[in-house]
Amino acid sequence: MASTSPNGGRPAPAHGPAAARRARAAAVLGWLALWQLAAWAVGRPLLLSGPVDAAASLVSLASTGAYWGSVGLSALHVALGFLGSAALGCLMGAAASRRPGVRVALEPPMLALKAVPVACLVVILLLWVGSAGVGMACVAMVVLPAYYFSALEGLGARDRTVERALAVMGVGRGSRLLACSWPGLQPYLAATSRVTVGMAWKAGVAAELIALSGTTLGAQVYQAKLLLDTPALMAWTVTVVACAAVSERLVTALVAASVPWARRLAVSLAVRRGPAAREPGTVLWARGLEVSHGGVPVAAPVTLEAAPGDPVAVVGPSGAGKSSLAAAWCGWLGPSAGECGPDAPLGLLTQGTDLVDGLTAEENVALVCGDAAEARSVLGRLLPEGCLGRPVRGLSGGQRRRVALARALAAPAGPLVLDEPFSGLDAGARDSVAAAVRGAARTRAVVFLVHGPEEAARLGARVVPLSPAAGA
Ligand SMILES: Nc1ncnc2c1ncn2[C@@H]1O[C@H](COP(=O)(O)OP(=O)(O)OP(=O)(O)O)[C@@H](O)[C@H]1O
Repeated sequence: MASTSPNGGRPAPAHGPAAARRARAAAVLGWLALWQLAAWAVGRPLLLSGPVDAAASLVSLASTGAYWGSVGLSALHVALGFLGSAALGCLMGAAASRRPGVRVALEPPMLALKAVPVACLVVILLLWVGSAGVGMACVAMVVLPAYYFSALEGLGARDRTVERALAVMGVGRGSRLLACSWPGLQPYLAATSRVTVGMAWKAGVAAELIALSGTTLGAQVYQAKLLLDTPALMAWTVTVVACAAVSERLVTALVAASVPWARRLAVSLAVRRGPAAREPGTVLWARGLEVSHGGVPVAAPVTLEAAPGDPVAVVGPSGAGKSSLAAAWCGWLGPSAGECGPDAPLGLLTQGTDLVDGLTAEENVALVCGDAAEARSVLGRLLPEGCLGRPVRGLSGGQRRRVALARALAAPAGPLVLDEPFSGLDAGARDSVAAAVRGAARTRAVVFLVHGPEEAARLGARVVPLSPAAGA
């Protein structure tokens, strides 16, 4: 008889979120049981009160307004110190990653802050800001270097491929930051937050305790110690741990949620700003242009001029140096001889598909062209309607490539540099791509980089062969 269970009668997997929750709850119960056994074994509640006594004390404390007042005041100190300092640390890390001088100047104080003991920090801060502000100031000092180093490392290690393609196409720094830098930084900030939130609570409450500031959690812990009220001491400690756990969840959820939000904001900003006016008649040119890797020229010098209505195809076999020439037009690879231009934004298709993964096809194009209707119209000529609203990470390689081509065609820049526009496409897609780029080449300067003359002919472009470098 056929099984009616959703998984066809197979036993439910022993892992998964529900099983993980059960395992976590069992671990907590196990440790609580161990704590209670230890308390019974010690037999002196003054030295070690068990979880049952601590829970009873916690229930009685939590029924008072003073308890919630202390929790609220300490939470305010930690939140203000943490958020202000985390934001400042990120900004300082960003400045240091852009300017080596800033990095050198900031290194000594950041290393000192990282290593200074909390007790010494509290005593110094007590002198500077008084007992009321010491918790917040101490949290800020502990959090600052963590986010500074996290931002510095994250920004240094991120993949810049998409960002630099967007920069070539004229996308502003703010939109690039929101669409690319922030998502690239997110894993670093998430890991830092997981460690730092707990540290912030520890440092903040320790500072309040030493400074005896107001009716804060730290001051309450001190009071319980004075009264030798061990169950209350445990109850306040449990409160701090719970606050740290809840805050950590909140902060990591915020950091994760900020990524899609930042990407969408980048698109909204681009659309609100609207499309930039296209410079008519700009030509793409190269005069004796030679590019080299490690001092070795990749091809013979190239001289060409592509004007609107007169597209040029640079033709050469694999490894001839076509992508290196494209990199020179983009400004990523300085010429070893000659020059090229214009020094202005370009519509660019590289060999990779440098798309913003978390955005849909339509949003990727709108981010560059600043016009949602234009984005839909250009994409509609190259892709089925159903692909337009899908995140590009869910599209096939050929579909992604056509999104990248649509983005180049929709870019407000006049000239177009298209590296292997037919790569990875089937016959039908090739026809629609050829039609779209031939249409664009009527009014814009276009350089195609292709393998063979038949591709050049299909695009209606004049052929400029790429010769090997002298002595190669
Ligand atoms: N970053 C780099 N460092 C060193 N050498 C490089 C680098 N990039 C490319 N090259 C070398 O430069 C030469 C030209 O490479 P390029 O990618 O420009 O050729 P291509 O004509 O675009 O090739 P394909 O058609 O296969 O994409 C190759 O010999 C390659 O090994």
